[in-house]
Amino acid sequence: MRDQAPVLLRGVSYAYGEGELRRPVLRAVDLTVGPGEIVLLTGPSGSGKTTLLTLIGALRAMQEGSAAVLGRELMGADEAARVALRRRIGFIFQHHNLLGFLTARQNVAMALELDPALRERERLARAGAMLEAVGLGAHADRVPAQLSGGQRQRVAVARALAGSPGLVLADEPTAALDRASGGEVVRLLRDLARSRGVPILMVTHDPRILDIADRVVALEDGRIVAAHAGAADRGGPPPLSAAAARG
Ligand SMILES: Nc1ncnc2c1ncn2[C@@H]1O[C@H](COP(=O)(O)OP(=O)(O)OP(=O)(O)O)[C@@H](O)[C@H]1O
Repeated sequence: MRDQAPVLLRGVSYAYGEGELRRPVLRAVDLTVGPGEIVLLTGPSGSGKTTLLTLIGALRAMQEGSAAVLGRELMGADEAARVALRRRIGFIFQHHNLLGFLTARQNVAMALELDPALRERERLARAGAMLEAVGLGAHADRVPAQLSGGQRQRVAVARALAGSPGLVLADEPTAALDRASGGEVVRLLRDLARSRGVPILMVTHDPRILDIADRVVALEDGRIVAAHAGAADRGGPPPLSAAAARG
């Protein structure tokens, strides 16, 4: 079972800078995300959450430890291997990162451009179906400026899932949204991912969304200090005292 985990990190350390300026930000992190599991990563500002997410997403090179993501070892992987892995991951960022001159449908269809078997018409049709799934079928031909913040983030969810990724990585997807639309976006993401069996690792500061998780992992000063079952498992809010960290 562990061998099949979409994310399996052991002893991952990372530092920015060199020589006297070297500053460790991750220290011997162990983390597992199981098949279909939804894991939230929390912790104070500067604790290393985004750095960890970008390592797992193959957006930066590993320095120490081992990270198997979707069955690929990232330690020592070259840029070509990292690019290939990134194509199998759906990313959602704090700011939607949609292209302003493309419609919602075209933005989502871009995620399918890497599939050579799909013709343009089919890509646009699939993108339209994905936008229906996030409740934006009627807005598919609008450009991002004609959508609300929550709607743009729903387009980002559709784009992240359109390419049938093996893993979704989300970095503070609700940070720019008000309470109602933030909750709506993450619940939609959770439901779509669950129905497809896609695991999610999400960085969040937002205590209002902890209840969507199977597990909540807390990072402090580059170390995992606590992990506990999320409310999705237990039907209640997370406990006040955290249980021992589970890798
Ligand atoms: N490219 C970089 N070069 C040098 N230092 C960096 C770089 N990126 C991040 N850092 C530093 O590394 C530490 C961890 O940053 P990181 O963004 O991973 O933390 P975080 O937990 O995601 O914080 P936040 O919640 O504020 O986004 C911070 O002290 C940050 O200033």
